[in-house]
Formats: sequence, C-alpha cells, structure tokens
Amino acid sequence: MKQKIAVLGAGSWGTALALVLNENKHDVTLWSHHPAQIKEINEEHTNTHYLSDIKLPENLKATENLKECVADADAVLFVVPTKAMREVAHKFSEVCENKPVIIHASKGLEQVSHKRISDVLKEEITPEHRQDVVVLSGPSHAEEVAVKDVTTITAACENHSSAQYVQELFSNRYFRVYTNQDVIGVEMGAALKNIIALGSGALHGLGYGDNARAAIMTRGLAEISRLGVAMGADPLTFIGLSGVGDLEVTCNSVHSRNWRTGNLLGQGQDLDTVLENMGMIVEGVATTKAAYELAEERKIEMPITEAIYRVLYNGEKIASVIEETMLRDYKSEQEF
Ligand SMILES: NC(=O)c1ccc[n+]([C@@H]2O[C@H](COP(=O)([O-])OP(=O)(O)OC[C@H]3O[C@@H](n4cnc5c(N)ncnc54)[C@H](O)[C@@H]3O)[C@@H](O)[C@H]2O)c1
Ligand SMILES: O=P(O)(O)OC[C@H](O)CO
Repeated sequence: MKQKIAVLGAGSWGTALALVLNENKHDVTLWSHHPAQIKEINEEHTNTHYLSDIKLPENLKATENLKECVADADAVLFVVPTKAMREVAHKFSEVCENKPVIIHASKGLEQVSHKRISDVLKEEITPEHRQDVVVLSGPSHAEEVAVKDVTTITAACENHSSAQYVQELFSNRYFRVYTNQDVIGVEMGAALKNIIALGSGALHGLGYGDNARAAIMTRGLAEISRLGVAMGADPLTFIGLSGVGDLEVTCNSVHSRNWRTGNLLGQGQDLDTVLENMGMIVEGVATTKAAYELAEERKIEMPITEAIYRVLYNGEKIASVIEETMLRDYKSEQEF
C-alpha cells in the first residue's frame, strides 16, 4: 500500500534510500537544512555533491519545512550523521502531530553518552509522537543502491511486525530486506565496523597486503562481537548482514568514506585535511572515541580500536602502533 514517507537528511544515504522508496511508488519527501540543495533537487533533479551522475525522478521533492515534511507521514526515516541525530529528533518531536513509524539508517554511537541511535530517538521522541523505532542497516553503499545494484540489508526491531512493515516498504527486485529482532547487535555491528574500515584503509595506504586486511577484518570482528555481546547483543548477529556483511563492504571498497580516510592517513595525510576534503560524514572517527571509552568502562579488550584511537586522538604513528599491537601478549584464538 502506498505510504507517505518523510526522509530527514538529504545526503548520500538519505537520497539513495529515497530513490528506493520512490521506485516502490511511495510518496516521499526529503528534508534538508540547505536551501541551495533543496533548489537543486526540486529544479535540476540532481544532488550532485552527494550522488554525482544520478538523475533523480521529478516527483521526488525536497523541502526545508520540517513540519510540512512530516505532516501525515506514515513513516519518518532519520538518516543524518549520528552527531546530529538528537538535535534533529528533538526538532521533529516539536512539530510532529501524528504517530509515524520511526526508522533510522545511520551508523554510530552518540559521543559522551555512548548511546545507540535508537535509544537517542526513543529519548527525544515520546510515545505519543511515534510508533516503534526500526533500524535499517547492512552492507550498502549509497552509490551502488542509487544505480540499482543488488543490495541486501536488515530491518531490526524487537517488534517483528514493525520490522516486517519496513521490510515491505523498501524491498524490491534489487533491494532485499531481511528482518531481525536483535536491535543491539545490528546497531553495534553497524557502528563498530567503521572503526575497522579506518584501520583497513590505513593498512592499504601504508602498502600492506591481503594478509593484513584479513587479519584486521577477522580480529576486528572478534572485538566488535566482544563489545556487542557485553552490551546485550546476540553473537550470531555478527555473522550476519550487519556484522561480517557490513565489515566486508566497508573494509574493501573505495566507496567507503571510512576506508578512504584510513587510506589517506596511511599515505601520510593529516586527519583534519582528509576530513575537510571528504565533504561527507566519516562516522568511524567519532565512533572510535565512543567505542574506546565504552570498552574502557566495561573492561572489554579491543586492541584494534585502541590502536586506532591512539593514532586519531593521541597523534601516534600508525606503523609503531601496528608493531605494538602485533607484539602484545600472545593469546589463544578461542579466548573470547
Ligand atoms: N553513504 C552511504 O553509503 C551510507 C550507507 C549506509 C549508512 N550510512 C549512514 O547514514 C548516515 C548518513 O550518512 P550519509 O552518507 O547520508 O552522510 P552525508 O555526509 O552524505 O550526508 C549527511 C546529510 O545530513 C545533513 N545534516 C548534517 N547535519 C545536520 C543537521 N544538524 N540537521 C539537518 N541535516 C544535517 C547534511 O547536510 C547532509 O545532507 C551516517 O550515519 C552513515 O554512516 C551511509
Ligand atoms: O562510506 P562509509 O564508510 O560511511 O560506509 C557506507 C556504508 O555504511 C557501507 O555499508
């Protein structure tokens, strides 16, 4: 059934997901806080900075008016960077006059509080302004979804019927959505894989080969699972789409902003310059800090996250951090 859907965030991923929803014949409106971008979407039918070479359908509209965008919406999709999530959710709760299903497709942990995004949304949007919160996450580069490459992804919610609602909204011949009830595992896998992608890119930038990439991905997955399980996740989630699937797509692709950032750091560029030139969100940088602090707090061993934290936040040299990580106390692979 045709649904009215507001997409809050008109960056790469918001626009690509709006295209999927538009393809599925839903009534979709993008919300952005950039007037020039709104004009470009509405008049030129492009969003060049975020999705170059993509022609948008003429019926895909953008607006700066949040109240108008969410009025009568059946579902509202939040897809702004994690650092903007609380602010946008708060703005939404001030103008919302109905009770839509809330979906989010962002990947990160809130700074300082270390909260998952669905918890931030639940705190800011009281139950009289929403139905369930559903997480949409998995191996999915916006650039590939926008050209209708085959993609699989997960809709996670404790309430299976809300996950099924989101599955039906998005699924089509090139975009296949699975359901999952492990919200913690899906959100933790999504947030933490960006840290490992930074590391995978850095190894590539330094000239390391396939063995090193396999090492960081495999041992990265071990520490993602360790922290995830300590937070209450089902360990099996990490061998699914939001675990190994998203790790693979982010650690091996030039589309990944996290991988590209790591690669340039490995080549010797400084972080501020890399982030400025990227012009899009690189979630792994902030997530590294949140995950490092969370692991310290909970006494979870995360040597790769710690190594990347020391490079990003203490200015240590990548090569010496790698050597130290390799030479730390030997252990069994079966230790969890
Ligand atoms: N790009 C992808 O392929 C992809 C895929 C899956 C998930 N994600 C996740 O989706 C989230 C968004 O990523 P993206 O790629 O669309 O980022 P992006 O940098 O391409 O776009 C972010 C958008 O959010 C807007 N924004 C930023 N702060 C805002 C604020 N305070 N209020 C309103 N709008 C604000 C920006 O103007 C921009 O339009 C991230 O958490 C990312 O990890 C991205
Ligand atoms: O470009 P990245 O590194 O933010 O990764 C995009 C998606 O999360 C891949 O699934």
